[in-house]
Amino acid sequence: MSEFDTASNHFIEWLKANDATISDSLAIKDYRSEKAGRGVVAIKDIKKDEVLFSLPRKVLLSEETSQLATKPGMKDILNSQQGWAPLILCLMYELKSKNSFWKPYLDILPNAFDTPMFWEQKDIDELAGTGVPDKIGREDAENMFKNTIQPIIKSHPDVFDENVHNLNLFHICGSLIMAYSFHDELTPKPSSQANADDKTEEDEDDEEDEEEQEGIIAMVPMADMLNHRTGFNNARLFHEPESLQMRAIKDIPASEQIYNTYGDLCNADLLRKYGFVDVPNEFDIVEISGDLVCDVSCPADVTDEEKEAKVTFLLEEDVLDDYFVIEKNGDIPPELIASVQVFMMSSQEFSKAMEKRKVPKPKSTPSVMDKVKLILSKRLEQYKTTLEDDERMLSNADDLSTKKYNSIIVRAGEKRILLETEADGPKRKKQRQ
Ligand SMILES: C[S@@+](CC[C@H](N)C(=O)[O-])C[C@H]1O[C@@H](n2cnc3c(N)ncnc32)[C@H](O)[C@@H]1O
Repeated sequence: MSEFDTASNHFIEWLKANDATISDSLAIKDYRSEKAGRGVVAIKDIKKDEVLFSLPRKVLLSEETSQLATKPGMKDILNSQQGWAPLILCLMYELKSKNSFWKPYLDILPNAFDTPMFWEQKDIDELAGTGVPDKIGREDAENMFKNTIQPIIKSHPDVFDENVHNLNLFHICGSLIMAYSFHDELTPKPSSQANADDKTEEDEDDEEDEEEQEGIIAMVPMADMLNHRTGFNNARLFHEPESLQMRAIKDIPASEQIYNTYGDLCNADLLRKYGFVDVPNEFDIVEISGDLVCDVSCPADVTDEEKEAKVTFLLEEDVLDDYFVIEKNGDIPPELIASVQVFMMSSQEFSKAMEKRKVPKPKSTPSVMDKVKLILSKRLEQYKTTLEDDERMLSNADDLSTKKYNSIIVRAGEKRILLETEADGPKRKKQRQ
């Protein structure tokens, strides 16, 4: 048996020894030939609603279960941290602990990743024009290490070794949390109450931005062995009071791969968070920056003050955004149209709108739609290649590195949306009532 299969078997034995139940209708399978690592396959026909596996919470790795929390002073430190910081610290600790309870699980996790976070600049440049380069966040991550994680590590030499628990290990743990962790709604977050009084307005704003506030982030062994394929989701994790259960949401014939969903993600997000892309991907989108909308729509002779006033007005009225999103159906968001209308206003028209504090109803007049078309064509110019260039390269996909192939798929997907929207004439999306 290969080392790979031995490690998988050892992991399954560990789960069963710790009260997890795993259906004999599935198995872990080697999908490395498809560049997808391990995955889970049905080895017998599975019926919709069948429980595929059930996990007691003690096998989850989190700030609640990690041995790190039992070390002197550590519980308070973990409770005082927000976001990913507690789980990063726990994962860094457990990965380097020789007798970690989770060793059979940690042994099958990757320590190298295909996400752009680890790419060289020349490869990231292939993604120019897509939303990915601005969202990689390497600098923010390294600031988090420098300002939050490293000081804790340095001040606890009894628990951490700063040469071992270093930036490289931090990046590995960050990537694992990004691609493997789950949000367990039913485990209360211990810090939320403790810190309620210390919250700044900024913290509260951040929390409002995050969708999921209840519960904690945890590594969930086995649930995270399932791969994702857009449109092929056939299983889902259910958070029950006593356990976490993966259940089939469809009948799954023997030999079919069992897929969880990582969300309705466009290829840019799949690549950034998980290091792969899906073809086709019905959730592809293209983002149009608010700055571009402003630059294209404002009259040439507008003063900087008036431009600034229009931006502030639109932001205060919740119309302008950092990015507007165009989905595959090519609908133009009504907020984008209203923003164009305000940017196009004369000084007098804008003064009136300000006085009434009223954003105009989005109207797709010919002059507004001309501006929208111009915005789309300027957006297309942000890519270094044309769609024809991309398609030519993709026709020789075997000669391409995975990074290059994934980059072309992301940018070509965005360009197709822009070109089809332009060609069909931008359609206005119906405003939600
Ligand atoms: C939650 S893990 C799934 C288990 C993983 N395959 C493993 O071997 O550990 C998520 C990672 O699996 C891989 N993955 C998931 N779905 C994939 C797909 N359709 N194609 C390629 N890789 C995939 C990516 O590397 C992703 O970051």
